[in-house]
Amino acid sequence: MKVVITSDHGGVNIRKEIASLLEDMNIEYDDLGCAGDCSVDYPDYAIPAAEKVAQGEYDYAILVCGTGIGMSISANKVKGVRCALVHDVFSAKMTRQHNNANVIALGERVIGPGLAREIVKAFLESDFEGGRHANRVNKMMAYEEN
Ligand SMILES: O=C(CO)[C@H](O)[C@H](O)[C@H](O)COP(=O)(O)O
Repeated sequence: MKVVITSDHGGVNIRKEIASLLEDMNIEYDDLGCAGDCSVDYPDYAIPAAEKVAQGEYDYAILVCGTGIGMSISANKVKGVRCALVHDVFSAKMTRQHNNANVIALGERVIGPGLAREIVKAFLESDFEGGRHANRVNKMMAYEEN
């Protein structure tokens, strides 16, 4: 499994926490920044990371900003990306199992580092269930083709 992580200035601390979690889990990852020493624009970070997932360079992207909202809206503009804004462990599992999400967004001004770690762990350890959920995901992806 290969993961890419990124954040704007509002998500640097949680991004660093996620990097440490991925190291603990022995998961290969790349960190696309930002440096965190100045104000940046979340689309400049969300879109390149989401494109790398859509192109198959990474299996998953984890995006962090102040609320996770700007990152998730930006990532969902990229064809092939299913990004979920997640702030609880149950939703993190469900968005893999039911939505086959390949990107999640978190908000550092919404949750703390401990919960962020649990959310990312749950997301990465859950699998898509297929079946009836595949029909629904396929309908979303077919719409995107039009
Ligand atoms: O996209 C967001 C809000 O929906 C993120 O929380 C950003 O990190 C936030 O807008 C950045 O705000 P700032 O006042 O420029 O730090």
